[in-house]
Amino acid sequence: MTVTPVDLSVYLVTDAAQCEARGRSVAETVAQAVKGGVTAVQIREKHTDGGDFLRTVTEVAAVLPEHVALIVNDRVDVFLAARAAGIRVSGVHVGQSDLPPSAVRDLIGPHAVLGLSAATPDELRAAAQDPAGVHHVGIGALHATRTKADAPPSLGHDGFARLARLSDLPAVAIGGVNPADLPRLREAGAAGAAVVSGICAAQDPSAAARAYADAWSRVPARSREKDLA
Ligand SMILES: Cc1ncc(COP(=O)(O)OP(=O)(O)O)c(N)n1
Ligand SMILES: Cc1nc(C(=O)O)sc1CCOP(=O)(O)O
Ligand SMILES: [Mg+2]
Repeated sequence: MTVTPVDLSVYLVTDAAQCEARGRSVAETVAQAVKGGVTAVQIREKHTDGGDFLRTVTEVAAVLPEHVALIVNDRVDVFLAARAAGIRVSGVHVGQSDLPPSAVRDLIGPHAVLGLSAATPDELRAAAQDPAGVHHVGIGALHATRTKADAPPSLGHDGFARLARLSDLPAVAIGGVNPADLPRLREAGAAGAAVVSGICAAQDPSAAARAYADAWSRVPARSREKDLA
């Protein structure tokens, strides 16, 4: 697999309802968050039809600088439609109940980013050994979250660190992640933190993103983190 390196350190996962509750579109929220230091964006639309999902991806792509990865949650069809329309999309994130990584890889091709959720040692092992070439794993839930009703049980920092140590792939933490969590996550070897409400529901997404980016940069990169990036 030859995937362009992706900076997952401050990884914004969008939620349209949270953005709209603050009077902003997803694209407006992303544009502000990128100014604050978001390094990767995942568009996650659990209750939107394909056309609206594609529209949101298109609007977000238009405001994203080249160096910020744009990842589509779940919907390989939306990723493919966006790419076919000439929109710069980087890849897809799927979970254990979505299309299997091998099917996704066959569809998205060798150069696209493929993220996979993994919350147990078995899932991490399978992800690393999958011939589909999983690029990174999302490990959660770090803390309880109100954003995803069916999130896995909370791991806490010790649980996350134990799983991150077992992972041969770059691992991002997700679920109730606050800026104060980032130094400890980075020390545990995380490649980054995935955040929904901490940025989408913030009054000022740029300031919120900056708080995550500053907290991340307070701790130097571990050598293993660099190896995995
Ligand atoms: C970075 C990252 N990690 C985990 C998830 C969760 O994915 P999944 O388990 O498929 O759940 P949904 O997001 O589809 O509800 C994620 N989206 N991103
Ligand atoms: C999309 C998602 N996946 C999770 C997992 O644990 O796999 S938790 C989650 C939602 C995270 O939202 P917030 O940052 O608002 O807590
Ligand atoms: Mg999913």
